Amino acid sequence: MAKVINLPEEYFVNMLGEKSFTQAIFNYYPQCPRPGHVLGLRPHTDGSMITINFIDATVSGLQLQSNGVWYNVPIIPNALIVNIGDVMEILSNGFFKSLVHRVVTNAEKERLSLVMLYTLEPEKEIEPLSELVDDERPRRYIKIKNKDYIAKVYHTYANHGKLAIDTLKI
Ligand SMILES: O=C(O)CCC(=O)C(=O)O
Ligand SMILES: [Fe+2]
Repeated sequence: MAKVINLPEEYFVNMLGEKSFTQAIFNYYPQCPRPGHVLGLRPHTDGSMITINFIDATVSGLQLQSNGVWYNVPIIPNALIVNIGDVMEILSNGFFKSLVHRVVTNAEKERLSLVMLYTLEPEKEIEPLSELVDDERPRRYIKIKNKDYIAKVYHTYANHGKLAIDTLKI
């Protein structure tokens, strides 16, 4: 990904450093008698830099939004899904976009996913990389401390707010 935006190949890996913050989340979605009315997870973007998702091999449910349309993520046994998170969108000054996704429920089957959220150190400031800001591409996001951003993401989700990343846009 770094190479795509003319940065050294190891740029983001080095940036993660030793004190980077990784969360492992198991999501369990029980059977739901009214899947048309109940979502497993409401539409959101991840507050991570990058997310690796190991989805259930037997039950689908994850959907991605593109141009207002929801698409099912197909099940490919043992494949890992790599999602771009908000921090990558901010660092890349909007070159990479974090994707809106949600999880629908299923009337017959329960579902599991294991999600790894990789991000920077909690105390680190996140802002567009200076290498990617110039007169042609002015800075598009304000600066925020990573731990404050993570708190914002959970707060906006819990309160049905708009996407946290939208509140940083200039
Ligand atoms: O269950 C899934 O496949 C997606 C979970 C998810 O989007 C998340 O934990 O942020
Ligand atoms: Fe997610």
